[in-house]
Amino acid sequence: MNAVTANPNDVLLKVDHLSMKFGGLMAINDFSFEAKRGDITALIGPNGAGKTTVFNCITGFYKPTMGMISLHQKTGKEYLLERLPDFRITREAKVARTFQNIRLFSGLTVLENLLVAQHNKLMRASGYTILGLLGIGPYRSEAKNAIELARFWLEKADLIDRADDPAGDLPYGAQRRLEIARAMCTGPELLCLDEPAAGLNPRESLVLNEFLRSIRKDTGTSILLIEHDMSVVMEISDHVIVLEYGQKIADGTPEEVKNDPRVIAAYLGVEDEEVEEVIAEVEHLQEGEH
Ligand SMILES: Nc1ncnc2c1ncn2[C@@H]1O[C@H](COP(=O)(O)OP(=O)(O)OP(=O)(O)O)[C@@H](O)[C@H]1O
Repeated sequence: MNAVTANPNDVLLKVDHLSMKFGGLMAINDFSFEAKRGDITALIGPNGAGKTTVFNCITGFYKPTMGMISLHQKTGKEYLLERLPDFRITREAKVARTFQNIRLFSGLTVLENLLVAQHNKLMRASGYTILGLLGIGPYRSEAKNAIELARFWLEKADLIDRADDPAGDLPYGAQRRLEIARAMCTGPELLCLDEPAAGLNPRESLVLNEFLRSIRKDTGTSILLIEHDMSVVMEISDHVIVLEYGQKIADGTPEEVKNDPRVIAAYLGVEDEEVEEVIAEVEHLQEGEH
């Protein structure tokens, strides 16, 4: 197993000996990994391996049974996420997420969905008063900034032409990009995406890949994603971690992980003693392709 050890200054997220128990089920068992600042890190593994549970611990939906999750912001501030309520993880630690099932306001327009994401910022600018909302004080300029930011992300997500359409009318792939754009409007340091390519056709997957690459390149935002679509994982990730039955079985570059016998065995669901056989078969098939 190739552990990725980064310079401590480059580490954005550190998950240390994380365990999560549901009754008698150990869904996550002593799991540790690091995600580097500016990287796209993928968390993969067979169904039920514990990926979403890890996400839920990072984003505060679950409180882990054991372990530490620390987030180190660019400013040098450090947050222990397992101790924070979810709203503070979003607001202060600056972790944004999307879900396996799309959660947009489908009756609101595409633009409105991005403005709702900036609601907290706008309310603070209003001073929580009617006069503030009517444009006395910083609210007006903040509202203008919010629209500009929304337009910026609509352009990047290739949705600007649909700005005034109800979000529910968008094709599925476009709804996925809108969710990501909405998360980006909160200015996250870490963007957590739970199966962003689920249900996308190959063309939509390519557009998604481009969008995620441009987020990393243009904003430096770090991305942690759970994904089953290997064409997305292998194409865009800098670092891949593989979970099986709540435990880490591989950690490395996409290339390293792809050729790791334990990963091949986990995905094919074979017993340990059959792993060598599987690898020989995979190698044979690869030779045949060349
Ligand atoms: N709230 C919960 N209560 C009880 N068991 C749970 C809960 N959440 C998850 N589990 C169990 O924990 C294990 C890991 O589930 P999890 O959803 O994290 O896996 P996953 O890797 O995300 O799976 P998939 O790829 O199918 O989404 C499963 O056995 C699941 O049934």
